[in-house]
Amino acid sequence: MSVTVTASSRSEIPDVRPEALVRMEDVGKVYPNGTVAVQQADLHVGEGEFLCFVGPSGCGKSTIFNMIAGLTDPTSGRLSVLGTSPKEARKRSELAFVFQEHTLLPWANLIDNVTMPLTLRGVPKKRRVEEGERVLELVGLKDYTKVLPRQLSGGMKMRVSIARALVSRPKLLLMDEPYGALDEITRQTLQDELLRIWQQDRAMSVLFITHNVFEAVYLSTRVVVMTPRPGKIADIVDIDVPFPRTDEYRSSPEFGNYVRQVSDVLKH
Ligand SMILES: Nc1ncnc2c1ncn2[C@@H]1O[C@H](COP(=O)(O)OP(=O)(O)OP(=O)(O)O)[C@@H](O)[C@H]1O
Repeated sequence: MSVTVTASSRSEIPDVRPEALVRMEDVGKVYPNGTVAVQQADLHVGEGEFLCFVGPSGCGKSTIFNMIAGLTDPTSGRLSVLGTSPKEARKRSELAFVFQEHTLLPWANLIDNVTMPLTLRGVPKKRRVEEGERVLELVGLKDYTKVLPRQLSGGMKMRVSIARALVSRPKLLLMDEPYGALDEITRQTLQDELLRIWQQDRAMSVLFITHNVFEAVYLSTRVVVMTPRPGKIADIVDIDVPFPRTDEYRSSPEFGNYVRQVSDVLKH
């Protein structure tokens, strides 16, 4: 694969359409050790979308997220995020990340944990407390402001991580297998909570990695299906089902058809 891309062409895209939050054109990533992690990825993400990424282990899902988050550079192609380079978008705090590991500060109570991004930006305390209470209420933890992370269950810790990501009011939320370690009931509850928050005004687009096809079909407006390494986008499946989604949808023939459609792409 040709990877002759200059540093400047990597991050600067003059003809960005304002409505495209992520614009990825022919993007590739070869790590310094020669591993070809991503090849020829084309993807446009619009406002208010919910995209799930599925694919076998090692197919480059996290690499795509890390490139969008400006944590690693593409080695070919063009990528813009929120109309600018990924690194610049990250600096503007319009992009937030949630990982499977909660990475909460063990010595800080919940309000201090969720407002840490604001503290680092020098936001005054009164405003921080207001914003912290807002996001803890959003995730159903408004009575837990003074509690320490060790007093919480796994599902509650994940809620706190989501609250911390929301505190900056991001336009783009990247979630890398956030619910992978949770039991099925907690997982479904958190799926519904996330959809409820996202649906409130759909001012934020969510990109969500999962190994679970059922989860992808339940949450998404579109499912991005990736092939094994070198990772390519094999297909993007539109999930043409209105929100809010319910348990009825989970047990409907329509849901089963979408699961089959995504699974078929994964198998080929
Ligand atoms: N920093 C790195 N240096 C070299 N190779 C890497 C690096 N990071 C990832 N890789 C390799 O790139 C490929 C894609 O990895 P990536 O983590 O993006 O896949 P993934 O689809 O997210 O996998 P998983 O579902 O297991 O998390 C893998 O072969 C991985 O070993």
